[in-house]
Amino acid sequence: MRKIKTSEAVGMVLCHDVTKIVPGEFKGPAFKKGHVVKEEDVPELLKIGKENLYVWECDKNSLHENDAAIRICEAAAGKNLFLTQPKEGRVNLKSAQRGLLKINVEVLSEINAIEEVTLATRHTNIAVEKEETVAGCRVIPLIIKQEKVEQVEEICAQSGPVIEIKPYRQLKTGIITTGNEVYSGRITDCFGPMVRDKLENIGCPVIRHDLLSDNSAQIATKIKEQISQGAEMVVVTGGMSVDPDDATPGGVKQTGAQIITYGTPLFPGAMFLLAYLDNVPILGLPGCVMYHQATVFDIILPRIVAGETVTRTDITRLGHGGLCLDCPTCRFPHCSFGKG
Ligand SMILES: Nc1nc2c(c(=O)[nH]1)N[C@H]1C(S)=C(S)[C@@H](COP(=O)(O)OP(=O)(O)OC[C@H]3O[C@@H](n4cnc5c(N)ncnc54)[C@H](O)[C@@H]3O)O[C@H]1N2
Ligand code: MOO
Repeated sequence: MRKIKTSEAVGMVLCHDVTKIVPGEFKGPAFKKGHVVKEEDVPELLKIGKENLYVWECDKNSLHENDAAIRICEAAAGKNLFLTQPKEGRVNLKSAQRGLLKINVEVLSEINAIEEVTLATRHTNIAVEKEETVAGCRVIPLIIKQEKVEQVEEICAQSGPVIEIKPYRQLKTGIITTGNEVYSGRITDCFGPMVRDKLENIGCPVIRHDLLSDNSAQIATKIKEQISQGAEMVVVTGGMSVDPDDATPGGVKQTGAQIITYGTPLFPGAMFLLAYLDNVPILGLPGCVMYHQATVFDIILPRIVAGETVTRTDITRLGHGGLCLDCPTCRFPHCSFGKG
């Protein structure tokens, strides 16, 4: 900290608030600690009676908190993000388009292990809309050693993007609704329209929607038929649990698809099945997906549509945070459900 003439302070950083008082009108900081003095501030400061100021010695080895936060965000950000203007030393990263938020959690911890650096994000693998805030960064002191920011930049240069948004693909999708009660017309299909809405909302056109009875062989044939007709993803609804009429898992198996999982540590969604047939994802959706607002489908679908190949390990990790509390007013995605 050093004393400097106000007339010579342009570009310098204030290390205290400068208070202005106009009787009956205003009392408060006209300039805040950390403010970088601009040419036009000089007459204003002189009017408040400040001919001298205390400023930080900002040498070539130091950075102002605003510049540090900008550089850290720029280093950590991958595709489809933009930075906000610094506010009280904090810079946010926002999504430039909707998609799947990916965070390299290990590298994020490495960055936060550097003292005086803080970078906070939302959970990895969540679906975000355009212009949502996904991360925030600030350094702790007003002036930080440049080498700390360079350390962050080095880590990011080696690791690749720490934060990015993977855009969604427009996967042509086939829906197969199973259930004797629906096929026979005994009840109206509620599952198909609900799945169609979610698919269309994420940008996947539904190219086929077939109704079938609970018959594994027919389900297998229909899945293969939809794929041969151009389906890049197949979603089969119902018949996923333990009743004698539950034929969907057997039907998917009969196609010869590789079963990634039948059973997922997410409630609602435990009876979910995921398989791949020649890279085409096949999703078996249990009845709960039709009933609850947020389920396994909302967790897995964005990942598949963003081009991820979901593995058994991805599935088993979902247990942590996999329990939905079924709140009277659902706040998903702003809750812990599916953030494993
Ligand atoms: N003893 C056990 N019972 C259940 C288990 C279990 O492990 N042991 N699992 C439960 C879980 S978890 C789920 S989820 C449900 C439902 O699973 P399913 O996928 O087998 O559902 P369905 O039997 O096909 O149907 C249940 C219910 O939903 C109605 N439904 C189904 N599809 C449609 C449709 N397209 N439109 C309208 N309504 C539909 C159906 O008529 C039934 O009422 O199983 C638990 N039970
Ligand atoms: O697949 Mo079921 O949720 O757990 O209702």
